[in-house]
Order: sequence, then C-alpha cells, then structure tokens
Amino acid sequence: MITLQQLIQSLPTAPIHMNQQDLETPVTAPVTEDNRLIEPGGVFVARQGLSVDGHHFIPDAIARGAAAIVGEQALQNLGVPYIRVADAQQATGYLAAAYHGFPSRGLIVVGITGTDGKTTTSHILHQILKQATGGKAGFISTIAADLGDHSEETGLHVTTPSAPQVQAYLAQMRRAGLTHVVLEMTSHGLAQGRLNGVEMDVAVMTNVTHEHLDFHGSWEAYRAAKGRLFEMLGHSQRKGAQPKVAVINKDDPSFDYFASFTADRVMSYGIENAADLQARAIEYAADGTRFMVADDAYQMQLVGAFNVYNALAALSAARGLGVSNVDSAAGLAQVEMISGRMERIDEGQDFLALVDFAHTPNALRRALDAGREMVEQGGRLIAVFGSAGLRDVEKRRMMAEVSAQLADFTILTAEDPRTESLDAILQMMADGCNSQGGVEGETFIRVPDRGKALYQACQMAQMGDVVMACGKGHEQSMCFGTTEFPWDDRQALRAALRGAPLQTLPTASSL
Ligand SMILES: CC(=O)N[C@H]1[C@@H](OP(=O)(O)OP(=O)(O)OC[C@H]2O[C@@H](n3ccc(=O)[nH]c3=O)[C@H](O)[C@@H]2O)O[C@H](CO)[C@@H](O)[C@@H]1O[C@H](C)C(=O)N[C@@H](C)C(=O)N[C@H](CCC(=O)O)C(=O)O
Ligand SMILES: Nc1ncnc2c1ncn2[C@@H]1O[C@H](COP(=O)(O)OP(=O)(O)OP(=O)(O)O)[C@@H](O)[C@H]1O
Repeated sequence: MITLQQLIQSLPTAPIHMNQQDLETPVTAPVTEDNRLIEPGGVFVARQGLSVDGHHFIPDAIARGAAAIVGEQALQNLGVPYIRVADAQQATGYLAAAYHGFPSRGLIVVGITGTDGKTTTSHILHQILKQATGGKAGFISTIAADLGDHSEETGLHVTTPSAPQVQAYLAQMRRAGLTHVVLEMTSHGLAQGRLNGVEMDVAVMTNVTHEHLDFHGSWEAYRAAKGRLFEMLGHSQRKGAQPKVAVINKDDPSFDYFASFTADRVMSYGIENAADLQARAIEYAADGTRFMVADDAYQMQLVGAFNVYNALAALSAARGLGVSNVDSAAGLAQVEMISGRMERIDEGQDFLALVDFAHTPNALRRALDAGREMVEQGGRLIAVFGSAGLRDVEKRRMMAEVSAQLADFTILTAEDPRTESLDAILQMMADGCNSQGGVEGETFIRVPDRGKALYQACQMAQMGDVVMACGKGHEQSMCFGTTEFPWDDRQALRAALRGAPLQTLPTASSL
C-alpha cells in the first residue's frame, strides 16, 4: 500500500507545511492536477495556472473522494490531509512517479529536446532500439506513443503529456515488459516540470533556434528550459553499467552550453565540424539519402540535410546505449516517411507537392533548402504557410523573411490564428517579405483561406516545380477563435491537386 509519506519523500524539497499524523494516509488512486480526473483515494495537486487557479477546484476534488490535497496556499480544515508546497506544478511529477513506483528506474530512458527535429529523431531512435531489443522499446512523441502493448495517437496540440500522464505511460511500458523508452521533451514540458521524476540515461539536443519566446520570455530562458533535460541527466540515478550520456549537435552554436552539464560521456555529432559521429560523403536523392560515418555506410528513406542531423543524433544515442552499428544501420533503413514531414502528395501531377511541419524560422529554412534540391532545372519553389496566433510574434516576420529569401513564390495564409486577427498576422508576414525585397503580387501574395491558398499554388505550378505546404504537417485541426475546426493539409493539398479547393474552414470575415 502506498502512503502519503512515500509520495512526500519523493520531493526534492520538503513541504512548507503538513501534519505528521497525516503521513500514514493511504493513497489508492493516481495523483492528478485536474479535479475532473480525480478518483476516490487519489491526490489532487492544486496550482495557480495561467488561466485559472487550481485551488478553486479543491472542494470539488474532495467531493469526488480525494484522499489528500497538495497546494501552494495556506489552507486549513479541509477535512482531508493538506500538504503545502512552494511550487505545486514542479512537485506533481515527483508525486506521480512515487505513486507509480518510479517506473523510469526500471527502464533505460532517452530524452530528446531541441527546437526542430525532436519528433523525427525520436521516431528514428525508436526504430533502431526496436531493432536492437527485439521490439522492447517504446516512445512518446508529438504524433504517437508506443506503449509496448499498444500504440496511441497523442494529444491534439500537446507534445509532452502532463506529469501524471507521463508517469502513467512509463508504468504501462514497464508492465508491458519494455526495456527502453524514447521521450520527446518540449521546452514547455521541461519548464513546467512535466518530466520531473523521470530518471534519465541519455539526453539528446537537436538544435536551439528561435521559438516560443512568448512563453519563455527570452532566448536564454528558452535554452535554459532545454538545459533542464541535461541537468536532470546529471542528477539521475545510475542504472547498472549504463553511463549517463549527453548527445549534442556540434554544428549548433549552443554546443558548449549543453556540454557544460554533468555527464559521464559527451557524444558530439555533426556535418560541418569534426565530431564523434560526423557524416561525410552524403548523397541526397529524391527518394532517400546515403552517408558515411567513419567506415560505416548508412542509408535512409528520409530526405534533406536536416534529416542527416536527425539520423546522426539517433545513431549517437544508440551508440551511447551500446547498440551495434549493424542494428543501427538496419533500424535507420527501416524508418518510413514520418507523417506530415516532407510527405509527398501525388495525384498524378507533373510537379512535386509536399506537406511539411516546418513552423519555426530555422525549420522553414531547412525545409525550403531541402525542397530546393528537388526543383528540376528551370522550375520554381512555391511555399504556402502562415504563422500561429497567440504564439511567438517575432517568428511571423522571420519566417516570411526566410521564404522571401529561399522560395521563388510565397503564399501567406492561415495557420491557427486563434483569437488574433488573421489579417494582422498576414500583415506582419507581408512586412517580412517586403523587408527582403519581396513585391506583393509578383513574388508573394496573401490568401487568407488556406484551402484556396493551396489551390492557387497548384494552379500556378508547372512541370518541375515544387509546391511546399508548411506548418500544419500531421495536424488534424486548425484553430479559429477558440474553436478547433477539422483540417488536414494532406487532404487539402490533394483536393487542390484534383482542381477544387477544400473549403471547410471559416473565412476571416465570417468570424
Ligand atoms: C502554456 C501551457 O503550456 N499551458 C498548459 C498549462 O496551462 P496553465 O498552467 O495555464 O493551467 P490552467 O489551464 O490555468 O489550469 C491551472 C490548473 O487548474 C487545473 N484545472 C483547470 C480547469 C478545471 O476545470 N479543473 C482543473 O483542475 C489544471 O489542470 C491546472 O492544473 O497546463 C494545462 C494543464 O496541464 C495545459 O493544458 C496547458 O497547455 C495548453 C493547452 C497548451 O497549449 N500548451 C502548449 C503551449 C504546449 O505545452 N506545447 C508544447 C509543445 C510546443 C512545441 O510545439 O514545441 C507541448 O509540450 O505540447
Ligand atoms: N534537425 C532539424 N533541423 C532543422 N529543421 C528540422 C530538423 N528536423 C526537422 N526539421 C523541420 O522541422 C519540422 C518538424 O520536424 P519534427 O516534427 O521532427 O520537429 P519537432 O522538434 O518535433 O517539432 P515540434 O516541436 O513542433 O513537435 C520538419 O517538418 C522539418 O521542416
């Protein structure tokens, strides 16, 4: 039987206040930070959020049978044990880990962070580890979770699940007999402590560029959130002979920052700079990529230089886990196209149409570079994308600048405007195009309706051109106002290629 004492002991800092006589209280259901999910005998963690104060939900959690409450306010006489902590959000992961018996201690855990390439690197490493362990590897990424006994689609727009969910998933994987797990870790997830209580073995950094400055406040704070993964690695318990390995991109300006954290071994990878795993003799083709690392040859179905980086990150992590080069090469070769990433849409047209998930300035640069490689001589690169509302404002201009520099024609369109004015977002993007010498009507246009924007791109495309729809990738909805409308860029591009724009979204004027 688990008691409140066992949960409290997991916290790195002692509670501000609790009654000693409450320590033996049995906890018979999971820890949750959402009163709607509390089960009788569980623990409700109340915290101040950005939109509501979780302390308001304490009475309801108690009415639903909570065995104890953890919160930040000085409260008394709730009728159930109350533990006051300094930071309830950060405490949740540790408490949930303790409830589930610290599942990560029985698994080899790889965490992958970075601005771009986390999902792709997670998928590659998962495939390699499945190859090496006879299928005993799981993972959680933006797109999917492989929990050993079954796979799940993961949330709408949340990549790193909540702290209680992360621990529940890990417990499930352990029960299913998995030995290894790969976790995609976002800066939001790390900053909000959703990964607290996870004992890490390998930490991987893909790159750090501009993203989410709305949430983190500064680039340094954003990078520090990613650094939290490497800090966790240094503090994690050692599992048998497995060393703590930090895998870091040598071509990224933040290499030294990440290498400064404590680890048993730092493994570097890259293309431009000498590194432990340096790719050379890279051959890019429309249907895949080949490269060498020292004397070992690798080939994969993924395209684009950015995917060589992702492959190197995964190969380095695999090497840090003692996987043979033969298994790594076999696993890498098996990785299929990753949903919504450089995904080809073919309706028999004489130009190439791709859906990609690039939604940061750096990702767009890398994706358009890769797209350019596929343009036939004399052809054009046509980019269609937007930038999200209620998210990083600065990147709107930056992404438009990138496209003005790299694409022959840019169509600016809707991409989750949320409650912001789509017209205002498009104006900021148009300013970005103009600042790079773009001329509206000649090198770029605005088409607020995304279905029509894709249609227009397909109408203007000619033999040998490449049309790239960026930013929505695998996603299944688009947010206008506060409503998520069904949307799939693959479906929309397919409809556009067949000659009819998909029109399921509200137009800016109808909102
Ligand atoms: C900015 C952010 O990450 N916000 C997350 C955060 O919200 P918050 O701190 O403002 O919490 P809140 O909604 O005010 O609620 C406060 C507390 O009351 C609780 N509550 C709330 C309502 C209720 O009826 N009952 C209840 O108990 C909540 O569970 C919470 O514990 O905690 C909520 C509950 O866990 C999350 O749903 C919410 O994610 C929102 C949906 C979100 O959009 N997050 C995005 C930005 C995100 O995390 N993205 C990254 C990926 C980014 C990338 O692309 O790289 C991710 O990891 O997914
Ligand atoms: N290593 C990389 N460097 C730069 N851009 C990349 C890299 N890998 C992928 N990209 C670009 O970023 C897009 C998203 O890739 P991926 O889903 O792997 O990244 P992510 O970090 O998981 O993104 P998110 O945080 O939104 O889930 C791809 O469609 C591609 O355009």
